[in-house]
Amino acid sequence: MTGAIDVGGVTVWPGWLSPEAQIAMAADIRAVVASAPLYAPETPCGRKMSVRMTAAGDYGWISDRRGYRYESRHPSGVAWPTIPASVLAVWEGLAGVARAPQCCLVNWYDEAARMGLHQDRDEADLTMPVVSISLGDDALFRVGGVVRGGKTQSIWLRSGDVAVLGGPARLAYHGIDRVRPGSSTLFPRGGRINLTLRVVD
Ligand SMILES: O=C(O)CCC(=O)C(=O)O
Ligand SMILES: [Fe+2]
Repeated sequence: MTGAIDVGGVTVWPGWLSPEAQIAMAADIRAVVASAPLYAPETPCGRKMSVRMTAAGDYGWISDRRGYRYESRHPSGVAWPTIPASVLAVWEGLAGVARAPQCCLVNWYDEAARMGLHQDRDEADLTMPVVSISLGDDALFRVGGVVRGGKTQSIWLRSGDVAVLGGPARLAYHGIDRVRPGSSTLFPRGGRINLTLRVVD
């Protein structure tokens, strides 16, 4: 692991997870996905999101025609699986707050997936950080300010990197412009997983 990098107030920890830790976490996430399958969410205006999603923890973040919100069940009706200990350990190492995360949102990116600039603002206590873990293919992460339309900075997030959105950057606009197919061998068929840990209520 090298030192932290500041990207528009977001702290990025390159290589926070060793290759062995990434393999163990990928297996833990495979188990999460086996009990709470990935699905393609719709935006409130009816477009399919390009990422596929699921979650672990007390809450999962949901987007559908009714809007954005946290729900205590997967769209199929099953309870979300618990957050794996390997993932909780990252929060404990970097979040710097006493509370535990209540949601681990799982985003799956294939080579065509992206995520538009947005703020994470559906959580009740915005003094709690969001901790974001990258696994698999590299992703071009863009960070702006707390108002839409300002200047942005970009960084390639690699497998094992962790980003913390906290303090003044908790409401920074951010998104994924694209992934670099074939840049990691963590997942046999390629792709990227991002995990975001959040305190919800
Ligand atoms: O995939 C990423 O690195 C970011 C994901 C994200 O911003 C989110 O799930 O809110
Ligand atoms: Fe986000």
